[in-house]
Amino acid sequence: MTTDTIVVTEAKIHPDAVALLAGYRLVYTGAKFGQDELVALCEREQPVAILARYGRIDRRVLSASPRLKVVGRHGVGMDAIDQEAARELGIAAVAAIGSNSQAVAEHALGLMLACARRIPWLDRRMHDGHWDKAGYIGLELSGATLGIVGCGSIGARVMRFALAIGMQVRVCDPYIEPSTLPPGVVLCALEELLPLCDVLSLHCPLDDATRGLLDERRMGLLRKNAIVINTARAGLVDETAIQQKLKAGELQLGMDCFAVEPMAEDSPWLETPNAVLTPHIGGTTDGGLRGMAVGAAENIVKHLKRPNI
Ligand SMILES: NC(=O)c1ccc[n+]([C@@H]2O[C@H](COP(=O)([O-])OP(=O)(O)OC[C@H]3O[C@@H](n4cnc5c(N)ncnc54)[C@H](O)[C@@H]3O)[C@@H](O)[C@H]2O)c1
Ligand SMILES: O=C(O)[C@H](O)COP(=O)(O)O
Repeated sequence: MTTDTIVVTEAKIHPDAVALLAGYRLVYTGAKFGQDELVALCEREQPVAILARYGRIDRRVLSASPRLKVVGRHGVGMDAIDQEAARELGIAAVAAIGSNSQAVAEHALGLMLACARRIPWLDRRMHDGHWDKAGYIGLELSGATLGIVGCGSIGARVMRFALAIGMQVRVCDPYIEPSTLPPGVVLCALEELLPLCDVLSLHCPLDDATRGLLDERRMGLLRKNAIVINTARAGLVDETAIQQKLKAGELQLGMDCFAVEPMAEDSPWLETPNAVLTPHIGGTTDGGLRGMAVGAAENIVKHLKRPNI
């Protein structure tokens, strides 16, 4: 039995991942902690690995334990991990690729339908005693055009769902081969795509190239009343600009990721109409939670068992 420690930035993880990490001492941070607390914990516990769900794994955290070999991400997005610092320090930073893609793709489809038929708004009105049948017109997704930005594990699933319900699909992804797309799906550049979309769904990572990808000017290229779905990362979209467009009734939004998480008590989102909001739970299904935790645990074990070279 080794006494090597793994810091887990969560209160608990899926039992199948705990079983994979048997033999290591797991130290849990809980879901809420400060950056200084995380650094101090790593200095004290000297982990060989961090299983990272919440918080930022910045240069200070990465430097706090000279024994640290690997950061295994509980999930896919790597934007909260300083990958440049990890490279410099010789620490592997690994995503649990594909671990939650079914869950997120289903959530994106759910948000799309919720916006197209205004289901959350109608539900609130019904509970307040209103019957808003007169004048109601929903958007039928069959025949509507969906633009997908980032056609990887999640985006490709959303594409298949959309094709199954009869949507026209266009994809913007500079890294995929057009020949890998199904017949009828067109690959195009972002600014060519935006004016054609009834629905735009974002599925690319947040990095230096994609930060602010949907800024105010590009939002202006979208059709009036287009639906934007963002289950990827908040930083892809200018939150202030989209809040203004929502208030002006120019766009609709389904949003799962926010610049400030958890949302502040005085967040402008609380007052934003035409937006269906969920608290970053796109990947949080039974299968998604298991996939993320097991994927992270497997990546950690694989790296720790590698001989030093
Ligand atoms: N809401 C959630 O809970 C949740 C869960 C999982 C993932 N995510 C987010 O979704 C993102 C995508 O996840 P995935 O599993 O599909 O990842 P993936 O790596 O399989 O796919 C990402 C795709 O984006 C493409 N891409 C990269 N840069 C691009 C750019 N500039 N423009 C257009 N496309 C670009 C890549 O070529 C790739 O095909 C993650 O990076 C993460 O931030 C959110
Ligand atoms: O990047 C991801 O895979 C998701 O954002 C998952 O985030 P979570 O572990 O907080 O559910």
